[in-house]
Amino acid sequence: MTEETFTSIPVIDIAGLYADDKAERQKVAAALQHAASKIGFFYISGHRVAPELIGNVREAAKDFFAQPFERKMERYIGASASHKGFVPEGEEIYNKSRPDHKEAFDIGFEVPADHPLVQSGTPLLGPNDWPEIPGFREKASAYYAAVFDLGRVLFRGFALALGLDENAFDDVAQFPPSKLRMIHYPYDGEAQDAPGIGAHTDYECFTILLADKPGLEVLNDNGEWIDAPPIPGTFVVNIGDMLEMMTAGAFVATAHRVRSVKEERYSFPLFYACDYHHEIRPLPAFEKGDTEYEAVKIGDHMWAQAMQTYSYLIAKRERGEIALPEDTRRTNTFGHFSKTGVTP
Ligand SMILES: O=C(O)CCC(=O)C(=O)O
Ligand SMILES: [Fe+2]
Repeated sequence: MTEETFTSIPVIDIAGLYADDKAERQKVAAALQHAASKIGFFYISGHRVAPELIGNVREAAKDFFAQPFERKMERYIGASASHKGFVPEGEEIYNKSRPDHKEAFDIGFEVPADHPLVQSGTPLLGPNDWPEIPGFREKASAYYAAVFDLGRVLFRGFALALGLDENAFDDVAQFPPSKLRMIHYPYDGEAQDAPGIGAHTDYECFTILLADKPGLEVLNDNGEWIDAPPIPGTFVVNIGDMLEMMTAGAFVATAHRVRSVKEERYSFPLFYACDYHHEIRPLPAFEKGDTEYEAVKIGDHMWAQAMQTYSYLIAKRERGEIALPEDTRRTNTFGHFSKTGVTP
């Protein structure tokens, strides 16, 4: 007999999170709690990100990817000091035999070069090296700021959902290694077999995603892939490894992938993290007293996962220039993978 599992992804109206009345906020929190623990994925409507910002970020991405390859490579992530910039097709490897068919531009939370965290060489942190495209920086930064603010609102909702003080997470993300990725899946009439992006869980607390075409698929407990096409006016939110860790598995970092699509597709995930040195461990209410979820600094987890998936970082490890932090988890050890028997 198969367990009861989800076959569709719910839409949660989060307008109540902005209400003065705590009962309204609590109602949304209850819906978040249900979706985060049963599914790990949901759409949100009723957010306050202006449509204009969304139009602008789409424009900025189109402008960037329309450039010649050599131009894009001037911002190659492998040449950046803090793991940001252009990610060409084939750079990221989730599954050795099936490389992803996509290119990306990775933008970080802007941390000035003279900030102590950057000065001390914290991985993943630093200023962005913006492309010289008129308006790009302004459009991308405005979208980043608005969606990051939405992340702060959602994190308050999650705090309530976890039975904590609403403001429990307010101070944990001052200069986080949170990325906004602009991902471009090029038009490809041929490719039937290449994944757009291989199956994985996200490494951070949660992700806020905007996509313009279908293709995203979410793994349920029966090992079935459930479609999560875009719904106008909404974002897709999914639980990442670190919220699964905080709840010792009560919230699930659900695995997902992007199937190969003929259509050109753009997507913009913002990965909401805490500050690099913030230690994540099961919250007292969820502690089970076993070793399944061992405390980890969120930044170390993110950096270690990147080191196992980016070709340029794998090459640096092979050359002995960098090494995995101690007690690194292998990729894909969170989420439903183990339950379903599905391999990434
Ligand atoms: O493109 C998408 O819809 C999903 C992208 C994704 O899962 C990721 O970048 O982690
Ligand atoms: Fe993802």
